[in-house]
Amino acid sequence: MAAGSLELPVVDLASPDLRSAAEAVRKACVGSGFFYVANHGIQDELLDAVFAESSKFFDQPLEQKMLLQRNSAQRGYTPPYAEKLDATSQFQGDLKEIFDIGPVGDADMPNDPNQWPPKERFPSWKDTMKLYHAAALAAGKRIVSLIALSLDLEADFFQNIGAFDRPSALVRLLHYSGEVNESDKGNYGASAHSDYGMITLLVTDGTPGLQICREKDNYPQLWEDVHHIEGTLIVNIGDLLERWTNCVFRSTIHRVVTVGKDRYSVSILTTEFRILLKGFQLPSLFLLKKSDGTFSCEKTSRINSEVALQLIDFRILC
Ligand SMILES: O=C(O)CCC(=O)C(=O)O
Ligand SMILES: [Fe+2]
Repeated sequence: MAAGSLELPVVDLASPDLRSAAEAVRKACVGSGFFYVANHGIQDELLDAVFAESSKFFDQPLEQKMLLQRNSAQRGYTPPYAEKLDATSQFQGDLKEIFDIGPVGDADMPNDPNQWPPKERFPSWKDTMKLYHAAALAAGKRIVSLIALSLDLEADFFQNIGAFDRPSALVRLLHYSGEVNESDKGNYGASAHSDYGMITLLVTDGTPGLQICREKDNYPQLWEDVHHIEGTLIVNIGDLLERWTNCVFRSTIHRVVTVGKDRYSVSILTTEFRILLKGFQLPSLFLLKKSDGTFSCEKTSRINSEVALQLIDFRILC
């Protein structure tokens, strides 16, 4: 159970040496599945504004927040205890409260499923979130290019196969209360889980709490603190990319422990950096290692027993 100390690589997005940066990404993705990104291009002022708007929203009484309760399109407010990321947790649910925001169009869309706090009291809320959504997505695309390079693919590989065509990445504002009831002793801000998308980009207010477990099948599990590094994003691999790479890249379980202090963070889950196969919520491509050592991409629709065998080989090879 004890938290160890972890050193994760810092990948510099402004590095002129993209090959070395990609190599660092590969090592991190094969190792812990987590790394930091510096020079990500998201302005400090924008991040400050996002955190200010976030705490202003969460500071409201519960009844006010519940007016924007998460809808069927998964946009809006989720109160404490409503989500339980670790189904085996003995508690009613996680302590965090959440606000989810999907892509925001340029014009005020008539069918925008997003929910917004009232303009009179939150005049700049929507514009701030809109700007952040775009900035985080732009950073995400650059990181995905590095990930492509790290797999010996062309930098624009994911773009060319259409992975960015409908990127409905979800910005998630999170608040972990500093006050924990006696009955919640041992409960988590966010219980153990892996993320389901391609990659997740995370910014925190610097308050500790995030931990990862690199070997989830080892008992007792070792949980290690992910330290805050000012000015960086924390990036982690999600289940989708783990599956695309046939488990070579790792979608590592993580959790947030309570530290007796309010904690705010913002994540963006790149859920739609994927190609959907006719309505199936399944990733539709896999990366295969060919006999000459290079990678190729296979659509699942073309997967037959021969390809499936190659997938198994790939897992063994790497
Ligand atoms: O708040 C954090 O540090 C982690 C959030 C997280 O794991 C998530 O949004 O999936
Ligand atoms: Fe997560």
